[in-house]
Amino acid sequence: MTTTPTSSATPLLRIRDLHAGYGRAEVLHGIDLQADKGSVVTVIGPNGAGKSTLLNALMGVLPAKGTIEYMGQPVAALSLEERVMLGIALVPEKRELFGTMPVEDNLVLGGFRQVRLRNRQWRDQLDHVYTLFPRLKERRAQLAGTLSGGERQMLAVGRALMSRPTLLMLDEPSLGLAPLVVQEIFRTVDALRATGVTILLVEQNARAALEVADQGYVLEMGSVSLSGRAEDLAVDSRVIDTYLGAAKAR
Ligand SMILES: Nc1ncnc2c1ncn2[C@@H]1O[C@H](COP(=O)(O)OP(=O)(O)OP(=O)(O)O)[C@@H](O)[C@H]1O
Repeated sequence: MTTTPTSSATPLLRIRDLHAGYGRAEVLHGIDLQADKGSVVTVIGPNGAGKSTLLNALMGVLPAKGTIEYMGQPVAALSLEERVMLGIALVPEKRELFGTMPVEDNLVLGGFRQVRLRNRQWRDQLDHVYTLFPRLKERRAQLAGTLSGGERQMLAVGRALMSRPTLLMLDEPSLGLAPLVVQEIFRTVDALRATGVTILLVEQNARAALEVADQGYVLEMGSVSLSGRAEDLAVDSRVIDTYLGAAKAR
């Protein structure tokens, strides 16, 4: 019996020469990126580098040029809804919850893919989300708009998980959160990888992101300036000087 080397397995996501922007202003100038199945891939970089633009282009909410292959199939021409149906989910930086609706209703709305598939497993998925985030279960009847920052982030991630994504894209999940809550969010990322979900994690908290990730990309001014194994990037002098130095000194 022969085994297929990991390097020749089809990656879950393969991006080649991706260009995207707003009107005539190009923000991404030809991005190449790959995410293997069941891995955590992080994209770090300064403000305005184009990290959110990259996730929005992959989700299909922003027009883009280039190749996006998901499970070996081209998806660049697909709509946002078609991408969701294929198992791609995005937790946007602004979290975008329904503030006047209870926690549980926000979660159930996230399961629309299951409903479309006439899949009754959404109740199991709700239980799965409550197991990951017991705090959400405790607060299932509370209005989303009254949650703390950390609880909102948990709800945003939980809602995305309701669609049982294969590829989960997180845009700055640690933004504005206290260190202990950040740790909890990153522990969740680790736990999700263990369940086989592939995660594309955009972060300004480079230290925490490189600790949890398998692979990393440094995005600067719309181009990938460095990429490699996260553990190698974490000891790269350019990454330390630019993205880890301040945190190291703390
Ligand atoms: N809707 C928009 N219209 C026009 N320009 C935009 C829009 N959204 C973002 N930009 C610009 O695109 C560039 C990249 O922004 P983007 O939000 O992708 O960066 P980022 O790396 O995610 O930054 P941050 O870490 O600050 O969130 C910035 O110059 C930004 O001003």
